[in-house]
Amino acid sequence: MNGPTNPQPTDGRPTTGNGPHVVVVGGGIAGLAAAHRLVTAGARVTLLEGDERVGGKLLAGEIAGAPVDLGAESLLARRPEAIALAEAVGLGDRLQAPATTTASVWSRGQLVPMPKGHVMGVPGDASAVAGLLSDEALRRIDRDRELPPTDIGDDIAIGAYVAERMGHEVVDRLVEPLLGGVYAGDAYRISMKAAVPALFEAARRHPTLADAVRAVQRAGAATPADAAGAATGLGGAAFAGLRGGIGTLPGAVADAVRAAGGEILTGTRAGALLRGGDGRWRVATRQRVLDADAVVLATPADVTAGLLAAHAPAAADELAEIRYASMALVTLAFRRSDLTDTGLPALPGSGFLVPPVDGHTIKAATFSSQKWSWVADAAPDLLVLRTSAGRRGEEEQLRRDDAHLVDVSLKDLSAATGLTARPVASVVTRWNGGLPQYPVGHLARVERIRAAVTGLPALRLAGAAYQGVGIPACVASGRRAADEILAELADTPNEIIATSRTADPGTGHCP
Ligand SMILES: CC1=C(CCC(=O)O)c2cc3nc(cc4[nH]c(cc5[nH]c(cc1n2)c(C)c5CCC(=O)O)c(CCC(=O)O)c4C)C(CCC(=O)O)=C3C
Repeated sequence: MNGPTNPQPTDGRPTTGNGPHVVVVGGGIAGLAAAHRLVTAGARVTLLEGDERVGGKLLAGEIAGAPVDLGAESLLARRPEAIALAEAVGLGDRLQAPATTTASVWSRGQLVPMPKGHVMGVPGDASAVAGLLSDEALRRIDRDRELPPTDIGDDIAIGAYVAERMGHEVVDRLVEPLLGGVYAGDAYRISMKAAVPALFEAARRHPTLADAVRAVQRAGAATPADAAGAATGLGGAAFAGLRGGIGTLPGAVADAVRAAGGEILTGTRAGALLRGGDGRWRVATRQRVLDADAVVLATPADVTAGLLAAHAPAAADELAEIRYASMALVTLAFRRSDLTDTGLPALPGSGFLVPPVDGHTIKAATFSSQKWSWVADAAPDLLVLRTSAGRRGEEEQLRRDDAHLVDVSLKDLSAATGLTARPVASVVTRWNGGLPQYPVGHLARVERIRAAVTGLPALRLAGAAYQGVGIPACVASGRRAADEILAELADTPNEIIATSRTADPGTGHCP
């Protein structure tokens, strides 16, 4: 290193690095992942977060004095990106596989074991879902073999397609509840191409849906799908949590970014994105204007639309069309001694999903104390559970107050499991506009958005609105945005950038 060669950047703030200055807007896990990658590669980074805390939908909290996640509580370990980020920021030894991998579907009043042999709820043959569906529905699944191939075109609603091939019951009782967890959405509108891309591709090549499912299953078995999990001592688990909560990941990434010289400004909304006469970006906040060689917008689609309106109106219009669903999480703590008094409830596995056709309010329940040993270890005298409510288009329940959401959760939990004890504490966390919806045609829209911003220099988009709502997908989107910006800046014969990049020791001079 040549030392602090560029002590006075145009925005006048102190800096420790001398690379190009990149402003990341949005401190959810995608923006944080972008900032981490950029700062590690030698860029100077300023991350702006409008809220008073970073983390977005990852939030660690407490119930009855015990640590819990109040946002996302699990991440997919089959994909490497989130695991790698956790390890890079020193949390590798806190990764934990779920203590149980069985779950249930609360269907027709019974907790039925969640079938195993399916791809996002679509079975490879009827026997895989025998316990869950009616005999008539099982026979209907086999009609898939006799039907002529379906033309799925460029995209198709997963619910409509699966119902056509295998009947609506498999959609209503398995596909819908699974997608209801992932997207809080409606299977009859959700894009198969965006939500289950491997199945979409297989369905184009195979004559029947069951053939496509089995092809996806074979491909999964042939590749070391759980390599990321296996390599971290997670024992090949498909999902992972973090001791202390997935919600501790954003703070750890933020700390790592700061330790590497990056700046993280919370409570600082990016009000406007401007271009200076020199072609550089300027990001205006209420407090100051930041000059930037490059910008990552890791914000929700409506915020991104507002920031881009003057620069890429076509992108802004498309972004404004992306819809979000809201959900609420109700976390409940029960004293274990109260449970024995009222008769032990049946709480098999990690939790259950709820098919919307049965008309209940909750859409899932997670038995946190059973799913995560870190939760059980931190509060051995408590049973911690959580329920979720809210689906796109069915948000009236969410307008009710917290006490109502707690009451309906207790009522549904009691009906499903026999749990009748009163909780000693409850916490309601509302995620308004939390989950972007991927309707049919979503990926084509994303392509149009990307095409509309490619004309803009050194600007990239990241976050859940585009190509995956899960944590690994968000981390990947941030990392990809950062890598593309680093590559673009490296190629740009720009004075400012060329002189402020980490100096090559061979050049022997400081700008
Ligand atoms: C964003 C997201 C992904 C995508 C991840 C990514 O792509 O990165 C995903 C994937 C999946 N989720 C799955 C299963 C379940 N999801 C549940 C519950 C929930 N998921 C949610 C979100 C997501 N879910 C949410 C907001 C809930 C509500 C309750 C809560 O937040 O507390 C529950 C019930 C509770 C429990 O048993 O824990 C089950 C059984 C399986 C299938 C596993 C198999 O095939 O065996 C898969 C692939």
